[in-house]
Amino acid sequence: MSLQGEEAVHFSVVDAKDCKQSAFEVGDKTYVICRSDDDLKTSAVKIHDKLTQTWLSPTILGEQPLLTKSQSVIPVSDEKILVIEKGVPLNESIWFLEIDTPFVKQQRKIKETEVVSWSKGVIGVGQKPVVISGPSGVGKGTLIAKLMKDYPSKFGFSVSHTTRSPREKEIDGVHYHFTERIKIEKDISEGKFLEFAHVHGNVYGTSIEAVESVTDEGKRCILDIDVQGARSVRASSLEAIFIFVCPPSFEELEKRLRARGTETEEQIQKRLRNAQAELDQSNEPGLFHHLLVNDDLETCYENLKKLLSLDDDQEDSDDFFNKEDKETASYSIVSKTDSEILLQSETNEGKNGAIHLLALDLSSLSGGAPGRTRGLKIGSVNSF
Ligand SMILES: Nc1nc2c(ncn2[C@@H]2O[C@H](COP(=O)(O)OP(=O)(O)O)[C@@H](O)[C@H]2O)c(=O)[nH]1
Ligand SMILES: Nc1ncnc2c1ncn2[C@@H]1O[C@H](COP(=O)(O)OP(=O)(O)O)[C@@H](O)[C@H]1O
Repeated sequence: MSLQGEEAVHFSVVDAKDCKQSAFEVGDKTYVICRSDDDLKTSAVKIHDKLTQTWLSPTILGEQPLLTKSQSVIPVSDEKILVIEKGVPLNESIWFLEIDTPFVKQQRKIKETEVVSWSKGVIGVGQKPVVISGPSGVGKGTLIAKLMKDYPSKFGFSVSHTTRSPREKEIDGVHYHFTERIKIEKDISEGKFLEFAHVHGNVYGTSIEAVESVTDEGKRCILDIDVQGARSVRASSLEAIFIFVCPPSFEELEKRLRARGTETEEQIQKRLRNAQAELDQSNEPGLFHHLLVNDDLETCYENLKKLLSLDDDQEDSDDFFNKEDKETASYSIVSKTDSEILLQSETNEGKNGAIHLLALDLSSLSGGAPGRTRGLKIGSVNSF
């Protein structure tokens, strides 16, 4: 079989005194992933700039791979490097080290230092998350609760973090992760949040983990966030459906807020002031895909269900991992074309001693740090 396209980069796994490392070059820089022998789980990334002949220790963002004894590495573009960890199930083994993606560029600006970020590769695309916004008291929580009750295996709720105090019936970790301002601000600065906003005097935010843990379970993620949050998600790498829920009238909104009985008069006044600003933004071009009026609850719920099933998202049809065993595997990168990487199994067990080749199709990647890189397609090439 002939190998097409670029040659695979020859990286080396060097047994240095106290670390193993893989080195690879992109442009004028050499990136070195270094692991300590004492603590395999800890990775460090060092960057050597050939022009200035200096070594940099970048800030490493994102969930880090469970580093194993060795890995196979190849740059897939100027923006990211594919890392295949060996000795773990294949679906745990695919990672991207982002070195110059839009997220990394943005974080580099914010932090005024060199930044790289890990992003886990996920087979298939999953279904787009659903962002639901609307003024306080319009009925977002009521609609979402109905959806979750009727379709518990289809939808999962993104549990936000907030600095506001829990209401009487709210459970920590279920309705919100109730947290301290200092803690959430630290996590935000470490890049752990997809978005955050100051709403009604408190900080609210969606952690990357809140969304990804739902998607990893194979469920469609529902986010209940304010308009500022929706705007941030719109600008992020997360592709979602954006729905704004409107009240039939301002008077009815006020009535519902008061009838709920969870806020003081001062808090109600603040929420009503913010409601007007949120309603004003709901028609902004390019922000929300759908507006739903919540007049009669059942009618609104039926319309919401219609919207979600009318959405032309495809179910994740890639059932490769249902066919393949999920046992530990060690794959090496053997070649790369513009959109495809060939992987060769180093462990022949279970495959009748044959060399097993897999094609990893990178042509429709989506997302990426600070979440997961989705859209990987994988299939057997042949065994010989
Ligand atoms: N940006 C953002 N807004 C959130 C988040 N979680 C909740 N919110 C919004 O914060 C606002 C206040 O929520 P909450 O205190 O539960 O009050 P409620 O809307 O009156 O039930 C609502 O508009 C929510 O949509 C989040 O993670 N990010
Ligand atoms: N269509 C509706 N008609 C009348 N009351 C409603 C309707 N939808 C929700 N409510 C009530 O309005 C109040 C606010 O709803 P909630 O779901 O808490 O709003 P949000 O999450 O948008 O702040 C609740 O007491 C809820 O039972």
